[in-house]
Amino acid sequence: MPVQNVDYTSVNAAEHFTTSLRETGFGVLRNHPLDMDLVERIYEQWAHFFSSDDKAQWRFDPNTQDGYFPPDVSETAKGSSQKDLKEYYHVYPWGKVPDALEQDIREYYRQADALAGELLSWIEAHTPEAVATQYSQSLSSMIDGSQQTLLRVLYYPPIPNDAPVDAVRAAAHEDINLITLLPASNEPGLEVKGRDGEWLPVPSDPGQLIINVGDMLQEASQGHFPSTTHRVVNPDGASARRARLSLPLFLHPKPDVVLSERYTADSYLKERLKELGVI
Ligand SMILES: O=C(O)CCC(=O)C(=O)O
Ligand SMILES: [Fe+2]
Repeated sequence: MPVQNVDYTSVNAAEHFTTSLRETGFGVLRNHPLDMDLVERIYEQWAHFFSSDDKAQWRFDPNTQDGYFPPDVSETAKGSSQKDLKEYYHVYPWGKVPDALEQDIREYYRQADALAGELLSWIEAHTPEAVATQYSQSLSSMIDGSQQTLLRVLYYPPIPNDAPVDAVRAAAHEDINLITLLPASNEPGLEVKGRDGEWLPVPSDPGQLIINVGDMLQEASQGHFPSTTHRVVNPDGASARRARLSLPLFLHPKPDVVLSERYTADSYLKERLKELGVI
């Protein structure tokens, strides 16, 4: 089954959306309530931020992980030998944000976090009973009031001339968190790995919202919902000279939330961040 494009307002939306997550790890929503003019404005504002020298003053704090991550410290995906061709800014509810950018980014955070709570209730309602009884608490309550949910403003610069041949915008990886909400980017490039191992572009017209399953939901659902490998490929031709922005919201449970017999949200996150080399 390909990634399903679901009308958020349709009567069967919750069921179709959850089936898509179960079968592909991804789902796409149209007619959702997020303000996409706000997202456009955020892309414009942050393109300026990433193009200015001020960004160096907002460098991330290694203990708290909020702030600006320059290209030379950005992630190396698990199993990859090259750093991704990206830089980014981590926004947390309690974290630092430049004054001029604060209002819009916090408003987007609020909207997307609220929608995520609803989508987690959809997922829970369509989880088979045998799996759902294993959830330690309702999925939406896992993130309710969480201070760990991370909004990442990603900036992929035009492909540098001296980029290593095997470096890509985002090497193949899985997300660590419960689910990720990702509004359509200003440029294509996102691909998802299908069950047969082939790479498929994620269909994403302007205004649509992409949702994917992360490792924590896979863990909590004992594999019922697959955390699917995805990547962002380098463009050819004229688009290689354009920057790409994206705005994933990574939904993280409160630290004490029990994911499974093996892990709490906190122990799981620490293990993964160590693998990524960022703590
Ligand atoms: O930029 C994108 O479209 C996806 C980014 C992503 O997968 C990530 O940051 O985990
Ligand atoms: Fe990702």
